[in-house]
Amino acid sequence: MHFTLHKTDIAKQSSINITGSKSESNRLLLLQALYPQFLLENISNSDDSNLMTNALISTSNVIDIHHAGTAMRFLTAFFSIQEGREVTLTGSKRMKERPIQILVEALQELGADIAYVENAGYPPIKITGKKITKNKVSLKANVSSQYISALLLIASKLENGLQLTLEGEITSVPYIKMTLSLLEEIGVQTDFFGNVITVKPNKNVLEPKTLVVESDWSSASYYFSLLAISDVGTEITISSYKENSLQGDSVLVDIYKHFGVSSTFSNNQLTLKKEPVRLQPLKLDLKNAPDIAQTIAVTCFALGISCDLTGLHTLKIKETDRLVALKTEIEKLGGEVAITNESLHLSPANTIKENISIATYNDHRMAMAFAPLALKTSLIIEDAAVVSKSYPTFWDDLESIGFKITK
Ligand SMILES: O=C(O)C1=C[C@@H](OP(=O)(O)O)[C@@H](O)[C@H](O)C1
Ligand SMILES: C=C(OP(=O)(O)O)C(=O)O
Repeated sequence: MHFTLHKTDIAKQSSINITGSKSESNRLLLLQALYPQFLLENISNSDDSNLMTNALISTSNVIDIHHAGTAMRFLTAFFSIQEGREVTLTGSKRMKERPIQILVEALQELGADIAYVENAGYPPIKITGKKITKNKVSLKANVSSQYISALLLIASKLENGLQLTLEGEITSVPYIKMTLSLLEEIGVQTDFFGNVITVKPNKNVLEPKTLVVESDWSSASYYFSLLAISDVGTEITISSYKENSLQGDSVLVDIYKHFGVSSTFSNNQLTLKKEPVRLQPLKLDLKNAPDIAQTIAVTCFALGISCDLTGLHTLKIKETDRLVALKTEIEKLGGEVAITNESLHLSPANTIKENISIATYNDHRMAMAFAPLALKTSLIIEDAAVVSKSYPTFWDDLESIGFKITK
């Protein structure tokens, strides 16, 4: 369904409660399946986390994880060690184009039994669960950190733990650190030194614990963008957020200072406020925070400033080729964008075309990143329901702060 967002202002002061991080949730759901003594709070209500929850309790031998990248990668590792179980993991048309070979080869080297069902290197894959006793493997670290997190999540259940050697430049490092922090939090011993990560096998009973998921920082990015575009003095409070987050996208606090957005933490609430600012062009390497690239590019476009974003080499294999999608949609609105395989240059724009229909390419972040433009012009967001991949209540939340949406 296409939604029309009418040009609007947002409330001067408002508050929103955002659901738990999908990245933390999908890790903790898998860890809970391995260690049922842990209780989880503020789990994400995203499609991707619901798919993860259902896959972990499914008794079927074919599991479809639709568009959920982390679920696909993490479950590949999980089912590799479910002895005696045979599962085919499949997904959406796009999931069948998202590479998984680096993870499959690492697991096979450790002794796992995995076969490709259609195209070599891509889902669907058929996994026959086995006991894994080997504990040393190397893998390329510059394509997706999800392969590394997948291996780390099962590592403490392997007979001899795991020693991973990461080859090449390491991408999306904060996501690897998030995995290690969550393992430490439940009592698993880990070490990350240079390009080697070690996880000790768990020989003890881990203490039962309730783990509270922090809210999703990638979802918060759309409010940073709204505030950057809004009038000086506009304030929004979002919860529940911590100053010391496990999520790399919390770098938004520093990045959005550039646009005059200040951040104040108090009692797990984060208040964003638009301050006066002299706008400058932006240059940024986003290899540690790829999911906020779309948000930032659209903020810059709305503000009429140029940006040079680099470190975007993973964007081509996400829900869609996000570099091409950004260029196509910003150019429909009258902007000028140049892309390479790993970078995006946006020229300063002085007008934004009205009533343009933005295609979303099955990518939740395309829909959400372009929504803040409604502070500048009316626009249409195609297939607006895509947001449910990570943030199902996104449109309701925008309406609650003053958005006028024809559904
Ligand atoms: O581990 C995770 O939870 C994620 C890692 C990142 O992927 P890459 O490592 O493939 O960049 C990120 O883009 C994705 O949304 C979530
Ligand atoms: C890339 C993303 O998710 P995934 O890789 O888990 O599909 C995302 O949420 O932006």
